[in-house]
Amino acid sequence: MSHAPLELRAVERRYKTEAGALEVLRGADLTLQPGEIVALVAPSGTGKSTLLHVTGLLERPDGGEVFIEGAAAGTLGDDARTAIRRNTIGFVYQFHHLLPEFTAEENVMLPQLAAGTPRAAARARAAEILGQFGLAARLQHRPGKLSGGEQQRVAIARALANAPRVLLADEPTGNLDTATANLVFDELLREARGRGLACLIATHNPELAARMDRKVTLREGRVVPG
Ligand SMILES: Nc1ncnc2c1ncn2[C@@H]1O[C@H](COP(=O)(O)OP(=O)(O)OP(=O)(O)O)[C@@H](O)[C@H]1O
Repeated sequence: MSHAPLELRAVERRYKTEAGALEVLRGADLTLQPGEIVALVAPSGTGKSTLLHVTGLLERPDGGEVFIEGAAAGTLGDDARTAIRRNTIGFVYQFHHLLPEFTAEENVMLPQLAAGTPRAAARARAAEILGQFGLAARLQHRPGKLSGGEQQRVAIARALANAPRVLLADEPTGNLDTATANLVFDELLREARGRGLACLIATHNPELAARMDRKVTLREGRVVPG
């Protein structure tokens, strides 16, 4: 039996604050099927980033579990979570977070090198993915020499570099003007669908959300249909 690429079961996450514990996730359940693209649309401060960070194995849940392709992953130790994250999860942030001293090509090579891919293969794959985003002529440019849309395309290419099964994104086009955001989002959806990736994409933009397969929101720390 094949497993869902991503499943959250009864995930809890709380933060200590001066006013006491802040219960952000209170039993969040969510299952993404292969190729399913889900919009996470919820008011500011309700826990979208927290949910993405726990789902992306960046933070450990305080209760419940995150399963990646059927295997319990969220509550493993830091090194094990890092290894799973590197090989199975791609993450795109609102701001590109590219390394400024490296070229576009090198930025897409880096996660592959970290995962043990030989340099020549990593370079070839970086060029291939960047080409899919129309950046074949920009491989040797540093981020500072790229437009905002190009920077974000490189960031998406980097997220796809290790052929993840799950793509997580936090307002991936939120820093772009409307026209550029639409173009970049089209390419993101096209590449995600082409690869059959399960995606969870947080956005405040209802038009972008409407183009995904379904919408969820957060209510009192739980994931509910949006
Ligand atoms: N490390 C932390 N320590 C303490 N509180 C935190 C921490 N991270 C987040 N919070 C709090 O948890 C709540 C949820 O934050 P989170 O960033 O997940 O919300 P969000 O829905 O992503 O918001 P936004 O849309 O504004 O980015 C907020 O009240 C926030 O202040």
